[in-house]
Amino acid sequence: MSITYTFPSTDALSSGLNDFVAKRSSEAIADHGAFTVAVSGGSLPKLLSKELRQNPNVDFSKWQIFWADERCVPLDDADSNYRELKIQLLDTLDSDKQPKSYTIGAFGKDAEKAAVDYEQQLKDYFKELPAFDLILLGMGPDGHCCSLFPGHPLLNETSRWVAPITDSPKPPPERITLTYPVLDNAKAVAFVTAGEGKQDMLQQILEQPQLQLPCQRVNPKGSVFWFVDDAAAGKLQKQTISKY
Ligand SMILES: O=C(O)[C@H](O)[C@@H](O)[C@H](O)[C@H](O)COP(=O)(O)O
Repeated sequence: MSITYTFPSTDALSSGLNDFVAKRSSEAIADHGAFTVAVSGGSLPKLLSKELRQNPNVDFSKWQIFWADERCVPLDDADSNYRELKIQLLDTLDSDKQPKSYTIGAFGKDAEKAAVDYEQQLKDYFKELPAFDLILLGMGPDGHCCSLFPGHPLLNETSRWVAPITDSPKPPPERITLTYPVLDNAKAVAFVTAGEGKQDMLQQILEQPQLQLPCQRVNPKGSVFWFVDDAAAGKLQKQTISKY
């Protein structure tokens, strides 16, 4: 069961997401002293950070930031998801408020080594199958999430927590990605998508479950939320959407 919240603009979406993430963060920190979150790339870091970075009620120093996927490029490369979140969020926080953010290490373009290294970082922190407090995902125009693409063998990966991909249809081709065992063990997953260009795919994802697209195959133990703007929600039936 998923809940879809629509917002009149991307600014309103960022505001709603700020409120939602801040609440999940406070609850997690109160419960176990940390907020573990996995972040996607693309438009998500900017939509996530626009208001959140100024939220005085968020204790970022208790955040453990991992990646839903990352491109196998240097950390200062324009394609790096880490670099994007660093610009949008990390660099805007005071030095005493810095979260712990994990990176894919020094393996650059070696996707297999980067996947092994990153999975070890997850094991070192979680000790067992990760149960993220929140995983933040985008929705690709083909219905992909993380770097899990339609028809790709990685959709059937059930043992590795992190897998390499070297033929991503979305450039760059070399990436690492969380797999469904981790996504489905999350306490909550929130998809964030905006723009008229996503209308058709969002309608398919939310109202045509038989398609079994990658976004539809994310079935966490916890809840699935969709944060979308009205432009992306243009083809959804009224009963599909809720007001935040
Ligand atoms: O590293 C990546 O490329 C992302 O994690 C990817 O899964 C992204 O979330 C979708 O492609 C949606 O991207 P947009 O929101 O920019 O359309």
